[in-house]
Amino acid sequence: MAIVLGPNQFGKAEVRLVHVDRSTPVHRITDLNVSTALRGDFAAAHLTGDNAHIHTTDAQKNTVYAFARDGVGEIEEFGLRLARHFTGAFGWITGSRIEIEQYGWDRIPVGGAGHDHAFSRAGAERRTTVVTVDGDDAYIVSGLAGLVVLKSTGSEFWGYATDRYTTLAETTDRILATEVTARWRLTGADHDYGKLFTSIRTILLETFASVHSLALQQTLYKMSEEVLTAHPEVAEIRMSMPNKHHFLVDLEPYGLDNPNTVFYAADRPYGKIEGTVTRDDADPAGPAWL
Ligand SMILES: O=c1[nH]c(=O)c2[nH]c(=O)[nH]c2[nH]1
Repeated sequence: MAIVLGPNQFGKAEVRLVHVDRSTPVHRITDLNVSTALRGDFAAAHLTGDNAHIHTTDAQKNTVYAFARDGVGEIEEFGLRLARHFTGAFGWITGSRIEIEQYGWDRIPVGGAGHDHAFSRAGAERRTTVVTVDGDDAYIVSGLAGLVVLKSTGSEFWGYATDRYTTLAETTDRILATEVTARWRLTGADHDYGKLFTSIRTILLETFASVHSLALQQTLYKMSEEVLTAHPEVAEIRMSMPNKHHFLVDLEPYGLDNPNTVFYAADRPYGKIEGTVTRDDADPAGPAWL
């Protein structure tokens, strides 16, 4: 029997970077959370503590800040710059993975117009990307997280399998609420990333709103299908949509009816609905999801 070192990587997690573009009096903020990871021959460090191949996580963090000096651009482009740099930095580094979350900031409205240099955080939603470079090949999975949506009607849930533990009442009119995490794998690495993000986000929202839902699973599939139909450059989309349950409160003890208006918004447990929708002729994913 032999004990062997398996896949390994190391990097700096959650480098918080804010770039202020001051090139005009109307400043622009880019607020990022960047995580790096290097792949390659790091066996000696693991097996004997020989650090000669270690490109320190501290230097990786410094590189993230240095590369932001002249602007960041779209997060996918920033990720590609970093990943390609790290992969070529030393001969034994064969690949790297850059994960970026971007937080949105809105201009504070003052006197009816957005302020030049005062902002309010746009909420919990993040734009995301994971850029993986493996030798000369680049793989990009972009997405969004923390997009909380709710519809107050247009959702039913009935016809499910039952057993002795099933107590859930069937409904033809319920609240449907979820927090969307969507990740889409792109074919190639040369896209108008900002435009693509805006378009996919709009499709996800419009489809959530307009589909008459018979199950969150059906809504998830339809949202994914619409993205794939509109965007040939998207090979595959993975969605996670927790069912944020809204339970009708029993008001009878207080002598009141409840005509589908008063709900208890439970935070846990929640239904965890996840799915992948893909083209059957999509390019192989390679290490895109690793
Ligand atoms: O849309 C739903 N899908 C389910 O799988 C499920 N399960 C459940 O209890 N409620 C719901 N709602």
